Amino acid sequence: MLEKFVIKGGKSLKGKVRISGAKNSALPLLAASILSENGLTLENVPDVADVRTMLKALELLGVKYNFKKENGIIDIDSSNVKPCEIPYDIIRRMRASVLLMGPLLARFKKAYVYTPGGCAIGARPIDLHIEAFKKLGADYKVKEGYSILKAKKLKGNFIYFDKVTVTGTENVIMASVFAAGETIIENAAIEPEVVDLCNCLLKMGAKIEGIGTKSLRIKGVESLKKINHTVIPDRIEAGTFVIAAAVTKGRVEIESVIPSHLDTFLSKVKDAGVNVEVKEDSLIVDGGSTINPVDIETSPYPGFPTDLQAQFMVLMLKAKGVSHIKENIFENRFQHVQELVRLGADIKLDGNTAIVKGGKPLTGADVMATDLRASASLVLAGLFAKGVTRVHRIYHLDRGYEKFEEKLIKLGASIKREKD
Ligand SMILES: CC(=O)N[C@H]1[C@@H](OP(=O)(O)OP(=O)(O)OC[C@H]2O[C@@H](n3ccc(=O)[nH]c3=O)[C@H](O)[C@@H]2O)O[C@H](CO)[C@@H](O)[C@@H]1O
Ligand SMILES: C=C(OP(=O)(O)O)C(=O)O
Repeated sequence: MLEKFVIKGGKSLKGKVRISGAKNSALPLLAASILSENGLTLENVPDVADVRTMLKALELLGVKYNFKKENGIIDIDSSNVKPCEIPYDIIRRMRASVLLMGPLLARFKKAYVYTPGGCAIGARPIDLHIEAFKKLGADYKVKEGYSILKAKKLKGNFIYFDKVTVTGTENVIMASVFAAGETIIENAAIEPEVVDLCNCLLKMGAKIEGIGTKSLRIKGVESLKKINHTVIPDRIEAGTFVIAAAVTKGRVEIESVIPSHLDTFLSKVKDAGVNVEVKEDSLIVDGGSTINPVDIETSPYPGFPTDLQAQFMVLMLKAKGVSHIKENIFENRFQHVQELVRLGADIKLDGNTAIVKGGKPLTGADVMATDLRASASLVLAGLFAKGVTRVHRIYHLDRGYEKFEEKLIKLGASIKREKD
């Protein structure tokens, strides 16, 4: 059933909001649960559609689980896992299901995962994952749409990623935990979610050195054990609420965050003139001041995250002047632009740069969510647009934001979920 958000703009957000566990951490961690013969217990798992899709994929593989949604605890039993096909219907809902390739290859020396295509934000190839799996000893072919990986034995090797790839790094780390000898990954991604995965694997008994650096060394072990691990807070959800407070001239305390994960983003938000007080594990955003134009360009961590580009653009719509927003990770991650223009925004595209003339008043309209973060940006714009904004196709947003409208309503927003 399709649903939409109906937002009445103009309410200033006030109060406290608690950030959920990171979707982009929970997904690789759930995939990693099949590396241990007994499973894994995860805490602070967000109840979002992508997590439910990953659980469906795990169920197909024979995993049994108990998800206590009230406190985000998932207890996973992977003792009866069999390597079966991960079909198109799972992959089309969620690209991150490619993260099952690494663990399946590691534990069973074979993986059958439907080949992912591109998506709304870009082509999204997995050639770097495949090349690395081959270096570890896997054969690869595509048959009837499935990517089939098989190995007699996996052996550590030197892997250099030409481009920083987050899921590629995660997949190869997981593939190599049992590989004989040592695997070296150079130019590894250092996103906090990659670090979270490594920390969990370490507790499970994996041998990984260089965690948090671009150079990882993994020594193969015999097996991994079941442990408890708490998923890190979602830095992208936190950043989204920072912008929500700023654009509504509100005052919001954003709790349960790791502020250092947001350093680059927060420095740009502060350059824009937003008052942010950084505490040990919370942020207090006071959005009363005038917004200045600030240029950003996205890049791998610790650069400005592509997953906050669309939301930052909405902040720039409030700025007095022109800002340039350059997207370097995905070739098509500007689909929110035309929708924001419908609300009255003045944004022009020049290749992979959006030129945003801030300060134009926005007026509510019907707009369509095209991908996860684009959806969040449209909600943010609706919060201060004059009149009513209806954001259609919010299933995109439900992939990655837990109880988004409930959290906004608690802060005083006027937002309702309705049948479309
Ligand atoms: C580096 C980066 O910011 N990655 C983002 C990317 O991760 P995700 O893991 O989805 O994408 P990658 O990090 O793998 O992709 C980074 C870049 O490398 C290219 N590529 C990737 C793999 C491959 O085999 N071949 C190849 O050419 C991609 O097309 C892209 O231009 O999207 C996620 C969801 O929006 C974000 O959370 C991540 O922060
Ligand atoms: C686009 C995202 O997710 P995915 O890589 O699963 O498409 C995201 O988290 O912003």
